Amino acid sequence: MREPPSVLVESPPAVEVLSAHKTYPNGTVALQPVDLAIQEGEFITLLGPSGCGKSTLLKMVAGLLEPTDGRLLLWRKPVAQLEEAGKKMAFVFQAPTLMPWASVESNVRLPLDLAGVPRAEAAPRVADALALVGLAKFAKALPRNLSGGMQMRVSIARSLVVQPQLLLMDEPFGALDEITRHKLDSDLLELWRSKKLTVIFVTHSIHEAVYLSNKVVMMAARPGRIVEQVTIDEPYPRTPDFMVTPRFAQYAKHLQDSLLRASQENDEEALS
Ligand SMILES: Nc1ncnc2c1ncn2[C@@H]1O[C@H](COP(=O)(O)OP(=O)(O)OP(=O)(O)O)[C@@H](O)[C@H]1O
Repeated sequence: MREPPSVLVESPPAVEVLSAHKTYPNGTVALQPVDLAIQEGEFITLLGPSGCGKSTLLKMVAGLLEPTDGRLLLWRKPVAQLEEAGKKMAFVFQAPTLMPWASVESNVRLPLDLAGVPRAEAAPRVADALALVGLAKFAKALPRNLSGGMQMRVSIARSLVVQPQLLLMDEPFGALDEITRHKLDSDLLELWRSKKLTVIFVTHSIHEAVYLSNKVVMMAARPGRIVEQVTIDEPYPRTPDFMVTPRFAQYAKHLQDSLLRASQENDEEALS
């Protein structure tokens, strides 16, 4: 019998981590087997004490690190076959890592230059990416003439220029002052919504995690593992006003207790 036409085929998860674990060649067990599914369009934050494997997990999703065992799938394909699924990913690191001698627009164009995209085709994409991060007027500037927050915007524009569906961000705003960080957090949420991105975001900040995410994945160290997943059941768009609500405080308290437990286990195991 044929299926009734009303049955909807669910879209596959954007990211699946299937019993993936990582032991570095020196024997450090950075991650015990991790299972995690991220749906398309989610904003997920990885939170946890230093050394719990957040960066390791993110780099495995990016295909920058091989798991010791287990699998990682993006739209049901191995990471290396992502483009066959018609998808792209981009990685934003903590430091903006810009070429100091090159203009802002040349920095943003770099991934397109590396992919051999002709200049005429690249130019409007670079302009669009700069406009998205509010730097249209700074295309000709050199990085050293920009503030730290603006340099990070250039780095984000450079990731957006490839038109990714998946954005991986490893503590991108960790080195910025609080006001700049709040502004970039708000702008990132707007980008995420308007571009329908799937985002995995690493942070040490409980407040940033609650403000941004659909779901916070809490990790613990020695060895690194996932200990809790907390859904932040709060509608978007979120404004900074959310941060002064009792609900925000409840989420932050819950995560703070969880982080404390994760860190104490850490310390106890380090002492034993
Ligand atoms: N290349 C490497 N070789 C050996 N051990 C490593 C390597 N990279 C990371 N580690 C170790 O693996 C564990 C997890 O590191 P990772 O950087 O993933 O943690 P993290 O949660 O991102 O830490 P942080 O919050 O401090 O950035 C740590 O004990 C770290 O010292």
